[in-house]
Amino acid sequence: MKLKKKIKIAIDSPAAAGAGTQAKLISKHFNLLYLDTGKIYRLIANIKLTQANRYSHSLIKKKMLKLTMKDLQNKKLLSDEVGTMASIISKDKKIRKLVHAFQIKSAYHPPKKYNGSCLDGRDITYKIIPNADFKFFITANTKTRALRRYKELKDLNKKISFNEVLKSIKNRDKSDYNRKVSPLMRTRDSILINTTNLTKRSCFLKIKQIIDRKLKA
Ligand SMILES: Nc1ncnc2c1ncn2[C@@H]1O[C@H](COP(=O)(O)OP(=O)(O)OP(=O)(O)O)[C@@H](O)[C@H]1O
Ligand SMILES: Nc1ccn([C@H]2C[C@H](O)[C@@H](COP(=O)(O)O)O2)c(=O)n1
Repeated sequence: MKLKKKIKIAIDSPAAAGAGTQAKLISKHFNLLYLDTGKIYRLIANIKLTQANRYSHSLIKKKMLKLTMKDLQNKKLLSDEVGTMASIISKDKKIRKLVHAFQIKSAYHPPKKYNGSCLDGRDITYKIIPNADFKFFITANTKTRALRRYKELKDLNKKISFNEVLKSIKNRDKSDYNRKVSPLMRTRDSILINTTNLTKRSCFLKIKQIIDRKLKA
């Protein structure tokens, strides 16, 4: 499918709300480059956790200059420990500046074969792609998100209890919503999608319908 013009989709969401699932489905359907920006912060968090002595802004700067999409596919980045550390290091203004260029390049200059780009994260709708053609704020209630993340971690054979996951999700919400630098928020122009009582498929159809309508208008 080829679109008349290239499009940019921006999605913000709290942890485990299903944003990545929807971003992947939408990107596949409309042939968009997909970037899970949380994975960049997770990659940096993993460096902090595994190479604490070497961790510095200059090391991260070097890593960001060489960053590829493949680097973000590392399964180690999926753990709760890495997610929690990502939430901590992402409060650092300097770190946010270092990850900016890769996100801008993906959003505004995706490879020619794509019809555009779709990015998800915490500050995408107002900081990274303020002029996005479509903006969504995807959420779900805390317990539902914790249960989904718990099941996901169990499938990855991680040793963690539901209560630990719930606590971690609550802490991450607190940290992501309340930080001073680029906090998670729903912008006035973002369409709210609450996935709590919706299947993955029905969420996808809802978002697709919104995009189709505007593209046809
Ligand atoms: N509508 C849904 N119904 C049931 N399960 C869902 C739904 N959407 C997503 N999930 C599941 O919930 C888990 C979290 O989803 P996903 O990774 O898409 O969230 P996310 O918002 O991208 O999380 P994060 O930002 O923390 O990476 C996954 O295991 C996914 O399969
Ligand atoms: N645009 C973004 C994306 C992510 N973060 C931080 C805050 C999150 O808690 C953490 C992990 O993200 P996830 O993989 O759960 O989407 O990374 C951010 O500050 N800005």
